[in-house]
Amino acid sequence: MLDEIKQIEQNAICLYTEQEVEAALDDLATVITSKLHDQNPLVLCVINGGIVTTGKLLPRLKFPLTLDSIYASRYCNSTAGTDIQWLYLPTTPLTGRNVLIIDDILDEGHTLQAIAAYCRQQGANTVYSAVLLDKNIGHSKPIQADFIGLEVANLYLFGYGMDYKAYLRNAAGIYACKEIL
Ligand SMILES: O=P(O)(O)OC[C@H]1O[C@H](OP(=O)(O)OP(=O)(O)O)[C@H](O)[C@@H]1O
Ligand SMILES: Nc1nc2[nH]cnc2c(=O)[nH]1
Repeated sequence: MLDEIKQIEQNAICLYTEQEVEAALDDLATVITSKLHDQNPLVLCVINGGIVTTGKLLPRLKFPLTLDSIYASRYCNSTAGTDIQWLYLPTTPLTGRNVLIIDDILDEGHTLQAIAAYCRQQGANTVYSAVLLDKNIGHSKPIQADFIGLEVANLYLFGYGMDYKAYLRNAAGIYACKEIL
């Protein structure tokens, strides 16, 4: 397995360097702050992929907020999406809260759509979403994110929280797999 991971990493194409992603996170935080600074939001980190984006955004958001997580996985450490598995639900009551969902990537949009629907069903007052990346998939999505860091091409990506077969979430940059083994 580790040989395969090494090969993927060696052949990958860097789409955004660490420096470029950090600059995009600065901009994303500025836009989120201007919109939500007086909303006392409940931030929902979409684990696993959203952990890095959430962890890097939080210290940039210098206003009152609380944090919880939600684990809805559609890819389950593989490179193709199927049905959503609900693996962890927030323990914080969502009733009346202004929720900000944070995830790494909006791809087909099914995960974000399902999480936003869940939040509304739980009585959230408003539901916002922020993604580090919005993938250009060439057709419409069931949901748009309110806050977007960077646009990316329609390729399978890893880094900044995104995995290749559960590995490479720790890669410091946004990389596209040249081939999927
Ligand atoms: O827009 P979609 O096509 O629904 O895909 C986006 C979702 O896919 C990834 O999660 P994944 O299911 O791989 O789980 P993970 O967070 O554990 O990596 C990513 O973190 C998003 O949550
Ligand atoms: N790791 C990873 N997860 C995804 N989930 C949806 N699209 C992607 C992607 O390109 N890479």
